[in-house]
Order: sequence, then C-alpha cells, then structure tokens
Amino acid sequence: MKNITSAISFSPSSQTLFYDTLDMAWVGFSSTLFIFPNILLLIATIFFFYAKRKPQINEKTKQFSLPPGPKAWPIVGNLPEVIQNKPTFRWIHKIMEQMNVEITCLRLGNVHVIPVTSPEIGLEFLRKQDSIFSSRPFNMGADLTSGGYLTTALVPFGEQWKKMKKILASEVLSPEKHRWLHGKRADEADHLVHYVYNQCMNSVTGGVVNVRIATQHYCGNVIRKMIFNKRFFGKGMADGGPGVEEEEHLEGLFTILEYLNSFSVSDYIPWLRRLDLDGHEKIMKKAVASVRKYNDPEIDERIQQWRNGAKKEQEDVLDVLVMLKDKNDNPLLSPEEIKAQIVELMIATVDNPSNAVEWAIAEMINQPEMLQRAIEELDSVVGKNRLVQESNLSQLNYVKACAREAFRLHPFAPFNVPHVSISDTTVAGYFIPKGSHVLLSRRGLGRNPKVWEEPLKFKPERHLKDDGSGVVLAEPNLRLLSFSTGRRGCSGVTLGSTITTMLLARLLQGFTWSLPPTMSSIDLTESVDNLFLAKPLLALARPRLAEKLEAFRLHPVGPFNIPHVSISDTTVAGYFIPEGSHILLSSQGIGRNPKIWEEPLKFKPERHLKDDGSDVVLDEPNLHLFSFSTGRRGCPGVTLGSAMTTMLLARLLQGFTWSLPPTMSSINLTESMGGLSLEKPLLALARPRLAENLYTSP
Ligand code: HEM
Repeated sequence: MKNITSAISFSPSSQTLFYDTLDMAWVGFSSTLFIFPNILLLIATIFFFYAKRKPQINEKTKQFSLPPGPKAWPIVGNLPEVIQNKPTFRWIHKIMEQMNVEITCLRLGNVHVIPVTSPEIGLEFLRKQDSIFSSRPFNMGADLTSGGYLTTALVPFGEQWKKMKKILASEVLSPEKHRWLHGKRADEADHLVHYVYNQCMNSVTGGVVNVRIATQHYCGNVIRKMIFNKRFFGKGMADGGPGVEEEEHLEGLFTILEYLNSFSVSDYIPWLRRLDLDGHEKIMKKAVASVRKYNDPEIDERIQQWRNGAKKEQEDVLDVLVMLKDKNDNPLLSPEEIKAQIVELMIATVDNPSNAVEWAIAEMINQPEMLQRAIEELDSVVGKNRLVQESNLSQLNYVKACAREAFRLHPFAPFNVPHVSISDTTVAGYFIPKGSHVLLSRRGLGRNPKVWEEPLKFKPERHLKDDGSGVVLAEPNLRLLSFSTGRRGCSGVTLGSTITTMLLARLLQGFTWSLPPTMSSIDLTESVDNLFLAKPLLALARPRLAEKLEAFRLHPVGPFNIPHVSISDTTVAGYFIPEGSHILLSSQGIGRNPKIWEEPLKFKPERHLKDDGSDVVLDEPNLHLFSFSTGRRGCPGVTLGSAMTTMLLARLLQGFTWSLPPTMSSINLTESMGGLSLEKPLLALARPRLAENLYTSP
C-alpha cells in the first residue's frame, strides 16, 4: 500500500497561494482579488476555532520538550510556511538538513506533524510503541477515497480497520490466495512482453518505448485481472496497450495517490474543508469518480450474478469479497465496503512497483554493466528459451537487489502513510502529544548517510549478502522504507514483491535496453513536485529472445542428445565403454529406425494414436523416438515443453487455414545441410478462420 504512502508526499503544483511570512500578507499568485475574501474568511474561521479550542497543555510537556522544529506562528503554526514552500516535502527535508536533525516537529494548525529520517527512531515509533502509533488521520483525501473510512489502509485504528485488515490477510492476500491467483499474474507478465515487443517493432517510434506507460499499465492490468478477471474495461488497443478506459482509470488512481496526503490546509483545520481553498477536494472527487465509474458497475453486476445464480464458481478477488459471509450467513461486506476496498487495493498496487522499475531501468541504462550482470543472472537461472516465471524469482538476487536499490533511492512517495498517536508519549527523549502525525521519511531513511555509504549512488550490489542468501524487498528494520513494519505494515508484501520483481525481470530478460539514438545518457533529474523521473523514461528496446526462440523453432531437436559422459569403465550391450566416453543418442537415428517404425520417412501422425483411445503424450521414456529423453539427466521441463509445443501447434492450426503460397505447388521438405531444420524457412499462406475479435487482443 505504498502508494497511499506516496500520496502523502506531494504538494501538488496546482497550488496557487503563496504566503509572505514577513508582513503576514496573503498574496494570490493568480488572482489576489479572488482569493482575498477567502483569506479573510480563513482568518476569521481560525480565530473562531482557536477561541473555542485552546491547545491542551499536557503535564508531560513540562518534563520533555517537543522535537526541534521551526518556530511556529500563533494559532496557525507553520501552515504559512507550508503554503509558501511548495512542494512541502522538499521544504521539510531542507529544514531537517539545515537543522541537522533526524526528527523534527512542525505545528500545522493544532496538529503536531513529526517527520523522521532515522531508522532507530522510526523503530521506536513503529515497533516499540506500535500500539500507540497505529491510527491514521481523518482528512478529506482519506474520507473520499475510503468511501467514508470503510477500508483498511486509510482508516483510523478501530473495529473497521481490524475487520478489513483481517479479511485482506486471510481471504485476499494469504499465501493460498496468492497461489490461486497465479495464473492471472502469469497472463499479465506474458502480456507485458507482448506489449513491449509490439512497441519495439513499431516502425513509427523506431523501437523507442515509453517505459512509464509499460510499467504503470502492467501494474494496472495485474490488479484489474486479479480483482475483475479482466485486463480491459473496453477493448484495449491492438498492440496490447491500454484503451481510453484504462488510461482514464489509471490516471484517476495516480491522481488519488498524488492528492491523498498532500499537506492541504484543511487536513489540519478541518472546517476549512467546505471552502476547498486549494481546490484539492474538487480534484479528488473527480479522480475517485473516474475510478469508480469503471469499478462500480462491475461490482454491482457481479453481486447481481451471485444473487440470481448466474455465477456459481469463484474466479477472482471480487467473487471472494462478494461471497464472504458472517456467522449468520449474511454478506460480511456491504457493496459500499467492497467498492471502497477495491479502490484502495488498486491504489496500493499501481505506484511503487511501476515507479521503482522505471527508475531502475533508467539508472541501469546509464551503467550498462548492471544491465549485463542482471542479464547474465537471468540467462543462468532461466535460460534463453523460455520466459522467467514466478518460480524463478527467489533465485534472481541481483535483479531483486536492483529493485530494492530503486526503492531505497527512488521511493514513490517522500513519506510513509501517516501514523497518528492515540495517547501522549515520549519517543527518543521527546514529548509526542496525542494526535500527532508521524511521517517516516522514505526519502530520508533511504538516503541517510549514517546508514548508507554514498547514499546518492545507485549501487544494487550493496544489497547482496556475503553468504549468498536471498535478497528481499522488505526491510523491517527501516534502513529503507519499502513495506514498513508493525501492525500498520503493508498487507501486500508478497504480492508487491512479486509484481515488482517480475516486472523488472521480464523487461530485462525480454529486451536489450539502450539509449534512444539522439541521447548520450538518460537524464536522471527528479521531478520538482514529486519523486518521479522528471520526464517519463524513453528507451530503445530490442528483443533479446527472438533470435534464440527462432533458433529453437528451427532446430527443435539437434541430431544428437546432449552428450552423457561415463564416470567409470563399464559394459553396455556386451561392449566395453571406457570411463569418460561421450554417449550420443541419435535422435534422428532413433526416430527413423526402420526396426521400430514402419515407413519411417513418412509423416504419419496416426501411428501415435492408441487403439484404446488413451492420451497421446509427447514424452517417450522408452526412447522409441527422442523427445525429452529419460533417466536422471532427462528433461525436467516435460510438462512445460509439452504444453508449449502443443499450444503452439494447436493455436496455429485452430486460428488459421494454412495453404501453399500462390506461386508454389508444394512445400519443399528438403532438410538443411547443417541441421535438421527445413532448408528454407517455411513460408505459407494463412487465412484467419475464427471471429475477428479473437485476433485483436492477446
Ligand atoms: C511494492 C509494492 C508495495 C509497497 C512498497 C507497499 C508499501 C506499503 C507501505 C509503506 C504501507 C504503509 C505502512 C505503514 O503505514 O507503516 C503499506 C500499507 C498497506 N499496503 Fe502496501 N505496498 C505495496 C503493495 C501493496 C499491495 C499489492 C497491496 C494489496 C493489494 C498492499 C496493501 C496494503 C494495505 C492494505 C496497507 C495498509 C495496512 C494498514 O494500514 O494496516 N500493498 N504498503
């Protein structure tokens, strides 16, 4: 749920009010005349509020002081500086640097906001005193996104949070459900490769790929597929890219993330919300509506399908949520709870993986030896004849180190989701009043020079362990903040790690990335308003596997099996076979052996059909023909290899009517001299035989 995290970081650039701290005069950047009455109203309201509610003075303040921070104005505290210094997260980090502190305290209205950049202090908040800091703020963004606090991540501590968190842990994000949903993630990983491949082959762009579009839409596709069992709300694009519906949906999700915790004045002086002085509420309402416009009809229809019996089998997360029952066998979740929770799951999924992978590839293109090292790892773990699968991810330590380094150096959000204290306490020797908003700085932790050598350098190898043990993306000790820790820690660690690693691994394995023709290096400048790359990454991609896959297609089986070498003298078939002999089983000789096969040179598939109608398999452990071999050196990929071969042939035969090209009277079946492939690549006339829509989206 990092994204939610992310939301807290930004000060959207649409802000148009600036405050002059010297003469206390508000200056309307765009229209002073328009803003002036608002300001008067603001000041009057603040005074009214203040007169009614004096800040509570706790006895503890007498013993411990608040963390150090900039001097606060009466009543409004540091809000004037927050308004004046946009984006707020950069200002906060700057003052912490200037004060040389790892914890500070700003007072925004009546709220103490406590940014932290030290892992030790962070752990005191989120581990040692976890129970005190386990609530969330009430604010406009959380209210709108969570449908009035019906969800998990954005909900203050209480029964609703407990109920939803438990449901996510046991029914949506459990290891069992993770396995159950594997096929959907696998589809989207294949779709990603297909989409990027189409971009590479696009003669208009010359193979230059917009990596941000690819990564963000992959994340959007994965979560839509897991929840709704569909990637596209509409038809999508012929090249596998997003249609207008998915573009709008994703833009809505990222806008929510941007404005969720964006230091809006009304987050700290709640009655100002109705004035919507900074326009954030209008933007948020529109963004939430544009997401729910697509989500809600799917949800309503599905509830109906279960009610009227049209749906009988659970196929995705939505089915699971709809079918949860309480102890009286009534629906456990209301439609509104389901709708709000789904928005939250979506924002939790799309931001961190896409941003980290975009940054990682940008950094790696500028240091090509990293690309090389990652590719070597992929080739040695996975090989070149098949695409990386989730079962390989645990072995891809260097690839994971690259993703982890991107989380460290380039988090999506400057701060973690706010933690709100439910009672007064002291942390690191400072008084922390009840109701404080604790903001662990993802940027500050990840770049803390006391923790990281050369913190501004992208160095994935710093995460590799000397004992070669597995690299993980989680960091419960808060040396960097990826999934956080404690009772409010991320519920989606496994899913988030899988999506991130698979995204990076597929892009690296499938394509060779380099600079677009006109560039000498990737510009790694960060956007001013947020932590994205200032400009979406455009990079040249060339398929790396195509050549190998083509070789595989043309030479499915070499003339001989891979040599078997004997490790001692022995006799076989009455002959002496010395130690170190190379045994070459001839696949050609076996398959064409006239003692085994009648008319061995004729292509006669029916010879493999069994009289009893039982299944035909491609495996032949008796070596009457040579497919996957047998014994301890036999092929471990029988199932995958059989599935791929059969699917390849079946799809081509089902999808198309094949015939001779116009100028030929028959296909020339001459074998090449150097191998067993056709001498010339097969050219054949194909005509679609199925409905047109089956060809347009993969
Ligand atoms: C790489 C991907 C992800 C990262 C880096 C990440 C990170 C985070 C972070 C930093 C938090 C806040 C923790 C805190 O308040 O201390 C969080 C919370 C959360 N995340 Fe994730 N997240 C990711 C993916 C996901 C996914 C895929 C899901 C589910 C689909 C998810 C669900 C949640 C939920 C429900 C919470 C709220 C927990 C609570 O408030 O009790 N996250 N995540």
